[in-house]
Amino acid sequence: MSNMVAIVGRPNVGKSTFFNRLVGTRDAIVDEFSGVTRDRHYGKTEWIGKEFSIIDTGGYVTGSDDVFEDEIRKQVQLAVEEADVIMFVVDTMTGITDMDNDVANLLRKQDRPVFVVANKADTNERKMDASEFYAMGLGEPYPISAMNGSGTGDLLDEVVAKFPKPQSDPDEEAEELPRISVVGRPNAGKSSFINALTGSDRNIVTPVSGTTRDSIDTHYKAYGFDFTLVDTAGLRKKSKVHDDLEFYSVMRSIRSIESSDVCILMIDAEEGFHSQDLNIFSLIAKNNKAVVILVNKWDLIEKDHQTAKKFEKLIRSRINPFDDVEIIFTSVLTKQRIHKSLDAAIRAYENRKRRIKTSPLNDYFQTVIAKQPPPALKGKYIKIKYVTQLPTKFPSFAFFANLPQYVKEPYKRFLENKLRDQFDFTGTPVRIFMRKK
Ligand SMILES: Nc1nc2c(ncn2[C@@H]2O[C@H](COP(=O)(O)OP(=O)(O)OP(=O)(O)O)[C@@H](O)[C@H]2O)c(=O)[nH]1
Ligand SMILES: Nc1nc2c(ncn2[C@@H]2O[C@H](COP(=O)(O)OP(=O)(O)OP(=O)(O)O)[C@@H](O)[C@H]2O)c(=O)[nH]1
Repeated sequence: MSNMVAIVGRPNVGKSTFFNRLVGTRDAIVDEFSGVTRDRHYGKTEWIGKEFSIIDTGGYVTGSDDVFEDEIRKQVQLAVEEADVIMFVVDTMTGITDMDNDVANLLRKQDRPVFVVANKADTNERKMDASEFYAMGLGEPYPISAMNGSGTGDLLDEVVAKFPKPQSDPDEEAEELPRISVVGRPNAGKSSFINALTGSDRNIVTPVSGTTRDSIDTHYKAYGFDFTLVDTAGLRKKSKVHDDLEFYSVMRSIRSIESSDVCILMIDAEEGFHSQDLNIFSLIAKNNKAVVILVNKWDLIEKDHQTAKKFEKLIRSRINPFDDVEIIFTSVLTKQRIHKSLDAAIRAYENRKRRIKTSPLNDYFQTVIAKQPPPALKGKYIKIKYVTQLPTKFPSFAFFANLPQYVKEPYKRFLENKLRDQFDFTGTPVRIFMRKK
């Protein structure tokens, strides 16, 4: 169950400063994970024990001034469709502008909770000025300073109170079926793939009303597998808003990714591997979800015996360092390798749940580390004493050492690779932590 908060507002009001304040500390921790790059517009944070995602819609607007307003309007609409709570940032230094009013008009026409965040209220005087924004008809403004952080705590208290209550279904949880989502850029073949899996109604076991707003999760038996398909309503329904925006796919994908255990990432073979495919892949990795890559529409590609190999190599070089992932060439049209795709997804799911006992883990790493110990730093020898798997939902391992802060990224990656050599973690992110002992 994920909660999503979208930050909207016209340019220069301080959205990205605010975003950074909200995710800053948490992201610093995330950055320490191997191979995870920081995303400027998407982050996770928590407040009084409630975790949520934050999307800064601002960064996605590009282009000349005349397309600006139109773009912002689109983004506000999408934010409204996808997010649980909207934070509408305005600027107490400038007061209400026409563009603020435009955004306010859009926000008044819908029923998602909206918080008016009156930013740059660094001084008492500007805090008073914030009340001006009451006139927009979206409730009491919250004066804050994204720069120094004042006012953000009170705001977040109210924001997290608006999250929908999780509707957990104990039976469903007890069954622990793999939760699969199908993600990818527009037109990659996601709906066709889902239809191929679920086309005939007799495959449906029970429709379970979703844990996330709008999502219908359905329990299927298909191709000999038993799984829950996470279908965020948006996946089927075409939005009124054009889907040429990167932001659109990102919002859609985040919802699906966060509510699943394993993601089937579909690539259009004719289009090649785009930067946007990589973005979606990174979102999956960042959320520590398992993944299988399908290169779809393979029927349309003119090929020889090298074509698939070359394609695969290219993808692996792009998704590096997390490249221990199955890549399958499919044609949904001719139903080629659909069974294999599901099979790989279930395997990735199992690998994500894999637990390695402490003793085989240490037996193995004793030898590995003795052969290639971490390089000494500033004349100090680093001694790794033991390793244990942490009780997280995805594989993470703590290595205990005398000087954990001296173990650098390349050595952590070496440990991860060794882990993957010995145990099967294909398709799942693995995190390595160094701890003091
Ligand atoms: N005084 C003051 N300035 C702020 C505050 N928050 C942001 N700013 C400044 O306002 C300017 C715009 O901030 P950004 O965070 O880039 O604004 P944005 O809304 O993300 O802008 P776009 O990316 O263009 O949409 C920067 O110069 C910030 O330093 C604040 O709380 N107080
Ligand atoms: N030749 C060929 N065409 C395919 C294949 N898979 C899907 N298509 C076609 O590609 C087009 C897009 O397929 P969709 O399933 O709608 O793609 P989608 O990813 O759900 O698209 P959005 O709803 O825009 O996100 C349709 O015309 C499909 O018939 C395939 O394996 N081979």
